[in-house]
Amino acid sequence: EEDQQFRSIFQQIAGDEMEITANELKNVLNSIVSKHKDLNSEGFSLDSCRSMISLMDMDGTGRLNLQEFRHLWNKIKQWQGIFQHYNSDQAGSINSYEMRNAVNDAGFRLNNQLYDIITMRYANEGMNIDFDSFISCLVRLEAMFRAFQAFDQDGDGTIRLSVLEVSC
Ligand SMILES: O=C(O)/C(S)=C/c1c[nH]c2cc(Br)ccc12
Repeated sequence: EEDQQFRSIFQQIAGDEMEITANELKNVLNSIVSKHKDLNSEGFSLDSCRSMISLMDMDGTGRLNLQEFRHLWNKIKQWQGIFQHYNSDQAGSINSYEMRNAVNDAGFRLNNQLYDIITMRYANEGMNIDFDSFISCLVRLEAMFRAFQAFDQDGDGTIRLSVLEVSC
């Protein structure tokens, strides 16, 4: 039953071509976020949505089919739960200290320097991280770690990259 519901939601977003473009993803994510008064967001950018698609796009179409969209949806739902855990005061954003714990809860183990870098990259003037920035950060972390693992064949935690292999 729940799957039918999900399939029909996907159908509404994707339309006849049964694939979701970055623009369609941006519109649906922003319509959901705008309904969540407990989530601060300036809205997902098209660039962030392109990153989400490239993270999930297994068949290289540049669009999301049903199972790719379901995988992304479940990720965002999981990450949203983590964000809400730290957004206890319902302020809609989390501070840099909470960001460190939230990134940890999402399964990423970073060093202090990296935590500082991602805080500077994603925090707003008040040094707080909005929901869309939080999701965008985790999408990029997931993509980076997945790319690293793809190169680290022997699993020794080090890789060699030629200039051509350094993807943007
Ligand atoms: O508040 C909730 O219980 C859920 S399940 C929220 C969400 C579940 N998926 C989401 C995606 C975006 Br974008 C924003 C909020 C959610």
